[in-house]
Amino acid sequence: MERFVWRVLPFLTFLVSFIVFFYLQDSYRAQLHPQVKLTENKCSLLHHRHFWITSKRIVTPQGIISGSVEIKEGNIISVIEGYGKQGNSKHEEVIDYGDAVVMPGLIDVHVHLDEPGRTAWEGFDTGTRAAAAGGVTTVVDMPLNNHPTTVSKETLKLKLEAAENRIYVDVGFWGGLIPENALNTSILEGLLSAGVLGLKSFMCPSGISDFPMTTIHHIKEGLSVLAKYRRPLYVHSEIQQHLELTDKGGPRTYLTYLHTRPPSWEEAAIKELVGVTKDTRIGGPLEGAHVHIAHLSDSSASLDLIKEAKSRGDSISVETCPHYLAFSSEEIPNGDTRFKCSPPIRDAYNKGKLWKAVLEGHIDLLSSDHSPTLPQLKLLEEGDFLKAWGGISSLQFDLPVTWSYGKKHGLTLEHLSLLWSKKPATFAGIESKGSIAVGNHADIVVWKPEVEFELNEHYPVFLKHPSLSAYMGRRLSGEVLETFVRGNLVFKKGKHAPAACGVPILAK
Ligand SMILES: NC(=O)N[C@H]1NC(=O)NC1=O
Ligand SMILES: [Zn+2]
Ligand SMILES: [Zn+2]
Repeated sequence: MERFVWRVLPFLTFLVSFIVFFYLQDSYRAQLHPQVKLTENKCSLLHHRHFWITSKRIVTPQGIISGSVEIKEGNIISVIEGYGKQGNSKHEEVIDYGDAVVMPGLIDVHVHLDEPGRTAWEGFDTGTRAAAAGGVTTVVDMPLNNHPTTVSKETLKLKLEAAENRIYVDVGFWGGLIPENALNTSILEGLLSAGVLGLKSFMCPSGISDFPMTTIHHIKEGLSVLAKYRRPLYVHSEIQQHLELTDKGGPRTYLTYLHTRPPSWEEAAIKELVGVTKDTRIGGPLEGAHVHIAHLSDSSASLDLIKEAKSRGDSISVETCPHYLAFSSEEIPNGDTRFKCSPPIRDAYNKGKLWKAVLEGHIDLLSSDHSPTLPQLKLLEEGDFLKAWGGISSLQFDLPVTWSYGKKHGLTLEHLSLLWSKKPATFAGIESKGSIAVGNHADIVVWKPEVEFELNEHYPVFLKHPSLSAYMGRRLSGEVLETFVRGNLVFKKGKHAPAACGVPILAK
């Protein structure tokens, strides 16, 4: 026994001094460089809080540069030209991305996260994991499909409670404008004071019973309150028109569905809206209010009305979604309800005109209108376009889809960062995000536009219900490598950070 003790003693002494040496060294380094946190940071897959990113393609407001971005405690503190060059720092981590593109993270202002109440459709955890995996660093949540809908300060509180410790990216919230609160200023003011970034309303039935549609009368009331808060109104712009019913081949043919929602529905709604937006001009009675047209599909008369209103100085903007830019009605197979959405996807001619408007800047920004449901409500087996849930499931693929279909039309990296980051940030009033500039949050996507991939069972898909997505089975280009939210590396190579450290964005 004694002999055994004498044998292991030198080994134990060595082990203890080894541990003590590294412990002391770590605390010494932590004292010298307090920014180097040596404890594990569960919010990030990278432990450093002060580091540099270097790449040959960084998309900045001044153009694409070869250079380095310095990030400290979640913010961008310097941007310098010269690949591989850093300031005079020696101790910070440098991450070299070579010729991968470093771009501002995407801001998707139109996402239905459906929690609380319909978490089986989509939720904060699943939705924001998909966002992070797609380079989307901020989403703004819609006030409907969750139950109860977000139409008062009390229901916003339910959203905030449900989101706590469950969001991987930052999340803002739209409140709902419905007839009940439009005619009750104190409810509306309560909701706006509680921090929603603006209001959303429908000019046709929303498909959700506790989110009734608003008329132009309710919208005017809502705008007069919004003018005071200087926040926007987001409108689902379709008004039901009388239909000549003609048989286009039964409910499994896409044409049948397309004919139930013609462009005249969008045109009718936008005509009423531009009748009101004239009052939003500088000096007008609604100055400070703003109208934003959700998911424009009609690139003819409806778009012309918006262009005219803009040229007169009205405070109005418009978005379209990747599905209107990627698909055309001619190619939608019979019974494939994954493509059902409202307004509907129109023909190839319409799609070409939408692309032109995007590239010429007449369409201000892009958003996903990510709106999944339960697979059984999509009626994939039955293939009935008239009865199936309308909504596209796409959040993780905003970037590769826009890029894959857009580059054939001349879309550039600068366009992408304007349409998906800068313009959405300005529209939603999120000043600290949307571009790689000193003082901004370090919300960044690193991706490889040239890498092609097959969206099949081998791809790390984080959508809650991949079977609902019309993008599955497609070949896309643009692989997202890494995503940073306020300096936290929240996604890397198919893996998320251990903890969900996104924060709610509330207007003040
Ligand atoms: N309620 C809801 O999510 N509706 C959305 N789905 C869709 O296809 N268009 C919408 O506005
Ligand atoms: Zn809508
Ligand atoms: Zn929507």
